[in-house]
Amino acid sequence: MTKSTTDRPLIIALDYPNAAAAWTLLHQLDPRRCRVKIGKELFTREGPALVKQVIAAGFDVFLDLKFHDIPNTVAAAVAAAADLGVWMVNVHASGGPRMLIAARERLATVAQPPLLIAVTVLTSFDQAELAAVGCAGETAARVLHLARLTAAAGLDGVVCSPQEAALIRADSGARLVLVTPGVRPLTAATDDQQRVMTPAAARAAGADYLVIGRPITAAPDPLAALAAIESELN
Ligand SMILES: O=C(O)c1cc(=O)[nH]c(=O)n1[C@@H]1O[C@H](COP(=O)(O)O)[C@@H](O)[C@H]1O
Repeated sequence: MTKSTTDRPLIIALDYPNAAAAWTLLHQLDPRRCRVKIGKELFTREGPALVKQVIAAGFDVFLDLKFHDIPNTVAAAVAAAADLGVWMVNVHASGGPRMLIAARERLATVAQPPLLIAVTVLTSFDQAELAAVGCAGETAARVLHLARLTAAAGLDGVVCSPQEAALIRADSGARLVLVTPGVRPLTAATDDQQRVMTPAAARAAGADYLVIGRPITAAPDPLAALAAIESELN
């Protein structure tokens, strides 16, 4: 196993219903200590204006819209994300090689491309749900297959569960950036996540970035919850 030494490994998921709620937390965060993620709910409510404002406040923004469509559409969408100035953007690896390559090639034409990351198997999936959507075989094997597809298409990294981080690291070395949601301190509820690990275990398994939402955002004292996670990692 390779323990990653990425600086600022924490990405806080701003899964809030509106900008005001997100800013309540953002005003208390130090962009030198963490990065943030804007996903479907907040983006759909507040749009690109909020993304630009959060970047202007000094934060690296992971725009998590998990694009999955025909190659031309996804290539145009990641280019639009790049125009916003985001630090990271994601697509679904199951969109296939042509979609992945089209996205990567389009970003190669922009001045400051974000990291382009592909989601393997959502961390909310367990073996039974994967079978329900017609994917036979072990979850880890499918994650590894999609990680290899992503690497072959020349993307920067993958989103996976921390439970698969060591497997992908062993297979791809330092080639892929590993972004892991499904991170839960021992005392936190797992919510709808199925394939989880603690922050320290995720880092020890080789995760570069830990995406953490509700263990911080739904905590009675979000800053105390963040500080506890930081101290677990240091
Ligand atoms: O791409 C993602 O960020 C993502 C992929 C995945 O497989 N699982 C997953 O939970 N996520 C996102 O990571 C965040 C996890 O949030 P919490 O479960 O609250 O920590 C959510 O914003 C999800 O949309």
